[in-house]
Amino acid sequence: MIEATLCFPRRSRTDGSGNERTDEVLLIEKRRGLGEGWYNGPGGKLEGDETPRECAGRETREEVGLEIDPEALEKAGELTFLLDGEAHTFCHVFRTRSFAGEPTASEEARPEWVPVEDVPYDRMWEDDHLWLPGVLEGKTVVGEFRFEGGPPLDEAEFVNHDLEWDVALGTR
Ligand SMILES: CNc1ncnc2c1ncn2[C@@H]1O[C@H](COP(=O)(O)OP(=O)(O)OP(=O)(O)O)[C@@H](O)[C@H]1O
Repeated sequence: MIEATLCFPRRSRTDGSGNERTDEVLLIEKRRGLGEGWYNGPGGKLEGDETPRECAGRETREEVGLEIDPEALEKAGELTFLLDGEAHTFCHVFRTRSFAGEPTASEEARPEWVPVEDVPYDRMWEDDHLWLPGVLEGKTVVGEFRFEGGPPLDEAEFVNHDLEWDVALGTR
């Protein structure tokens, strides 16, 4: 089974007049590999003996150039993706308001700050609209999502899911 991460950097922006506050999340448009052409958070597979939060920090730096202290990441979810009845990917989800730098595009990803109200769920993995809104509201989630008819996972059909909210997650 693949162990992977997703990282959702957040910021609040005030417009020129100082009246309108917009809450935003940094998404990427994935330019290659699994989920190519879709929006997601920065993230990817664990390497060597790194911890999930180290992986989330490294992937965010590699994909969009933001510097993130792994300890500043808040664990928000644990998602299991099953393909044809077998565990395919276990994904650790993190969020943070603490980072340095400005997002820049890489070969793998084009970053975009998106108002939390306008997340393009119709251009994301089909399961995302089920768990990402809650994660962006500050909840924690554990979920299982079943896909059939792959591989690859991104060509399989999303069949069903189980979700549990407000779960106490480990410190990994
Ligand atoms: C099924 N529903 C899903 N919903 C939301 N996100 C999903 C996902 N399934 C996989 N993901 C994420 O997609 C990234 C792919 O990992 P990623 O290492 O970029 O894969 P890719 O094939 O491009 O490999 P390399 O770039 O060669 O490492 C990784 O963050 C992983 O958590």
